[in-house]
Amino acid sequence: MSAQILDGKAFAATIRAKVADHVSRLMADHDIQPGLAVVLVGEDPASEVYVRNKGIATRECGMKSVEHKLPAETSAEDLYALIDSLNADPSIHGILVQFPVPDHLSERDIVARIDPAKDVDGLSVVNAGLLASGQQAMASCTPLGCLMLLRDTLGDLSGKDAVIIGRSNLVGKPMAQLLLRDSCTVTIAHSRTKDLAETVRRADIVVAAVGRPQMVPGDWIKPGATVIDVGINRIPAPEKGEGKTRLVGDVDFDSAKEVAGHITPVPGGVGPLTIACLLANTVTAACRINGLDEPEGLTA
Ligand SMILES: Nc1nc(=O)c2c([nH]1)NC[C@@H]1CN(c3ccc(C(=O)N[C@@H](CCC(=O)O)C(=O)O)cc3)C=[N+]21
Ligand SMILES: [Mg+2]
Repeated sequence: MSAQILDGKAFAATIRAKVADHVSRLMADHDIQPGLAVVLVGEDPASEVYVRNKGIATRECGMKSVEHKLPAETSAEDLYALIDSLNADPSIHGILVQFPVPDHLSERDIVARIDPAKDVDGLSVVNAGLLASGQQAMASCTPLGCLMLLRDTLGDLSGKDAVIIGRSNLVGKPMAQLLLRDSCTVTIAHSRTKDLAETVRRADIVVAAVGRPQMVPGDWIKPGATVIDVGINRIPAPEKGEGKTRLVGDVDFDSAKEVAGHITPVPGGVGPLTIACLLANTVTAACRINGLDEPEGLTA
């Protein structure tokens, strides 16, 4: 038996189509064009690719896209001044500062500077707290995309055993909160979990978000389980030629797909959903900031 491969690229396109639809209605009915600002500090080639792709996707949905590229030696004061001006700019509804930032800057302090209403990464303590207490929050893009895909694939998630591997603020913790909201029985496993293999074997839903290439082998997967691979790891691929690399997830795809019921590939799985949900969160922010109804189908 071989798993059904979940096509994140195709599902992301359906989310982006909904986003574009909401954007055109916001423009026609309220003269509001949602705007997303992405801030990049320093010159990391991988980050520059993401930022460019985000800009293209944002414009394709009819939204305003602004990119700020700052030199690596930018001071905290100068970065905060930019964030303050974006917070105050009525044409901007979402602000994302691309991580990682250079060592002399604090990611925690940067996130704290962003208006929680415009925190489309859902990283602020305000949004984390709202999510954890079951209130209307901005949920991190990757977990939101995973939740939408899980609902689309499995329907009602109620009562399912979900095991999340990884406890990051960006993915593991908000993923747990979202699945709990949908009445899953949630376990967050991590590097100190005593018997990770046995823990994962209980799961109807596995979300792997640790950032360690291919660490989850197929024999940890319960037959028929749904496997969501959040990892995006670049590893050497000498078979493609000297110095070449390829992308792999945190799951050993080849062995896991023989056991799982459904599985996301890398690339083409969770990555495209993350970008689509960033756009969804920006539309949601634009609606909330302007006191309008939530966009249907784009929130948790
Ligand atoms: N504040 C902040 N928020 C983020 O959400 C954030 C960030 N910083 N820093 C960097 C990481 C990385 N990230 C990705 C999103 C989409 C793909 C994606 O679409 N990947 C494609 C493959 C792209 C390729 O081929 O390289 C895929 O998985 O199919 C990858 C990586 C968001 N991040
Ligand atoms: Mg991702």
